[in-house]
Amino acid sequence: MRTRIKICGITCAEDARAAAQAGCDAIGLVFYDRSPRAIDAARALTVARAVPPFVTRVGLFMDADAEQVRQVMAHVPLDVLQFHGSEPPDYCESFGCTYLKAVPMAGPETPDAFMGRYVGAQGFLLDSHGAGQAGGTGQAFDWGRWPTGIQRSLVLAGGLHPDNVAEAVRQTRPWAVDVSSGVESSPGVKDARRMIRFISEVRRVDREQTPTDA
Ligand SMILES: O=C(O)c1ccccc1N[C@@H]1O[C@H](COP(=O)(O)O)[C@@H](O)[C@H]1O
Repeated sequence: MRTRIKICGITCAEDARAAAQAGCDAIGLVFYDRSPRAIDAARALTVARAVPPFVTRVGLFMDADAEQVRQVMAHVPLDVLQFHGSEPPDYCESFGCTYLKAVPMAGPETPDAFMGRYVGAQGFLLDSHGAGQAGGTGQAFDWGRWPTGIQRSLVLAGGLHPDNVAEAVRQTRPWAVDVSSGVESSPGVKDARRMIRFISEVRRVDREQTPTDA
């Protein structure tokens, strides 16, 4: 299987083009004021327009007012919404847009109980944060806690970088991986060489797992 790759926290058109050139499947735009990767709608529009066709644009929100989400959606062409806070299912579903829900792996609920509440989510992003805490911290969770036997698309996030992503994918076999700080030179600034190395590590594991013709 080809593991999908999202590079989150893109803050400028140049980094968006570099991420696409490196071969990512999706980029993330962070609409959360307290993040060092926060972006406003005007800048996000410039970034979104720099993304070539067939690369998905994900808008990340954390406990935002519904009105803020609607305003961003009206200005910026987003393909998917990602909710990283304590947003309830009816809120997530109210925008009529495909969405991912972040699962707090340091939260009180088991991942499968948590996911059971979001029937409308297209997928779940498992990150190392606690309930109500932000992501993008560079912290990994114990991949041994990865849920198995779940018929939903799961995205592995949290503390991934070019030197650990191969092992992470081998252990968990996620639908996709998501990285932010692990491919940066400083908070909010992506490093093209790290993005290339991250993606080539994922592809290396994909090839190991692809059966060859006899
Ligand atoms: O990236 C951020 O600044 C951020 C802020 C608030 C909520 C989520 C955020 N990012 C998400 O967290 C994961 C993990 O980040 P990292 O790779 O450990 O730095 C990232 O993939 C984003 O989806």
